[in-house]
Amino acid sequence: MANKREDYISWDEYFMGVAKLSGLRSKDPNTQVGCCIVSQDNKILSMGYNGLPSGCSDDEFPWQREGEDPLNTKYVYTVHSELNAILNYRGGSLEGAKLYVSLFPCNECAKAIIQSGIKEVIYDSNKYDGTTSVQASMRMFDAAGVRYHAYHRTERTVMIEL
Ligand SMILES: O=c1ccn([C@H]2C[C@H](O)[C@@H](COP(=O)(O)O)O2)c(=O)[nH]1
Ligand SMILES: [Zn+2]
Repeated sequence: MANKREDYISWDEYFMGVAKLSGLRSKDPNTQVGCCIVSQDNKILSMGYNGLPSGCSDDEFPWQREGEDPLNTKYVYTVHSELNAILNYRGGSLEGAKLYVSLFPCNECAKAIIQSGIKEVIYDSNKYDGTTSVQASMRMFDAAGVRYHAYHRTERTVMIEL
């Protein structure tokens, strides 16, 4: 009898891969963020990526990062991937769930993550580490008992990099 295949991907590689795949739907020219929310028994509950609210056309709203007038930048309009994943969830409670995300959550997403009952965050990039937003996220996560850690890349992970 043949033995089982050994080079299957880990749960973390699987869920971070799903999160990153979701991020490929993002229209943001600079930063594509993808998110996947998973139950404690490893069932995918929801996914999301950073984008405009329904009804707001990707071709009629700004994608610029800079502008004299904030209304001419993307920041005031984009729904963050974590909030989209939380809002996309049509089930009951997200209590005790874990959230995989390609970029460390901003302070606004940290609030939504905490209030939804999510208890663990696994993130890939933390390119804004040290900013006020990320410091605030970490302070709130620590106070609220939400655990967070970086996704552990391996040489194989790079091979399946999306
Ligand atoms: O927690 C977060 C923080 C940011 N995002 C999204 C929002 C924007 O579309 C980009 C950030 O753009 P930059 O050009 O890197 O400033 O990422 C998110 O989804 N979740
Ligand atoms: Zn955010």
